[in-house]
Amino acid sequence: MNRSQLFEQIKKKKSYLCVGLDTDLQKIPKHLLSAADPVFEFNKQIIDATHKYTVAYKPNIAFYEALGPKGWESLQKTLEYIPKDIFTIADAKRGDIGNTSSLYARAFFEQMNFDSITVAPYMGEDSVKPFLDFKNKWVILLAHTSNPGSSDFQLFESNGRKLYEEVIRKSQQWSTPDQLMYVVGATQAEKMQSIRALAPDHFFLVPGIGAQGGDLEMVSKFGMNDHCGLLVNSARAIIYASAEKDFSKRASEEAAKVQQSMEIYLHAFT
Ligand SMILES: O=c1ccn([C@@H]2O[C@H](COP(=O)(O)O)[C@@H](O)[C@H]2O)c(=O)[nH]1
Repeated sequence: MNRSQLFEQIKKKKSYLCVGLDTDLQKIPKHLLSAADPVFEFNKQIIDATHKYTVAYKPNIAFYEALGPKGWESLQKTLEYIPKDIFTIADAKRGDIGNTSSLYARAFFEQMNFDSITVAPYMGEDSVKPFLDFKNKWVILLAHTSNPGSSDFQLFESNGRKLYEEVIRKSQQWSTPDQLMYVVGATQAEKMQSIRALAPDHFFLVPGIGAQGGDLEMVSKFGMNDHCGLLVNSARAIIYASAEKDFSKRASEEAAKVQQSMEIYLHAFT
């Protein structure tokens, strides 16, 4: 999916919600555990319940690889079940020396056909480039993350620039806003305006609303650009809204609530 197709979906659905499919066998409703593939069964019902409010799904790969081969199978089935007009993100946070990165890229773009993957910038250009060699796919580079430890290294300052600012500045030499996005945590909302100034045209993947307490209004007010430019992720607050038989209905209600707020913030486009 290219940038204008993504923006069209945002306008059509009046939403820039990305639902995180962080499916944990310890948290899903007990009655699903007897299914042949409980992870897929849960994801299927969550997708059915939320897809009309959602422009992207982001399975965090850790939840699947922790289950071994069966987890990879559940992930593949989930990916195939996601409607084709919805953007898919492999939240894998990969990145290694070039020839290894190119195999990560093949795994997620060829074997699994994700639209995008999250990549750690720490090893530099040659670790990111192999992902960018896939022309119709996206790289989502970690810039300023949502977790408390994001201040340990990302705020390190040299030559008047913080490390995350340098990641955004330097990486713009490697690709364009048609193929590169940045992860900016919703918990960094007070910096959203200055981060947007560094990358006016790029999409930001913004995790951290819901369970992590990030502020959707602030993110939207200071993060939006002229083609929305935001994919705001929520996982636990939506998919685990209930652990009972009504889980998909409750997930649908939570996704609808977020979408309704987004519709207001998107008023300039609709
Ligand atoms: O900075 C980051 C980068 C990635 N994540 C991931 O997003 C989801 C958030 O889940 P919630 O349940 O909505 O908190 C999860 O997969 C994280 O690994 C992030 O939170 N922050």
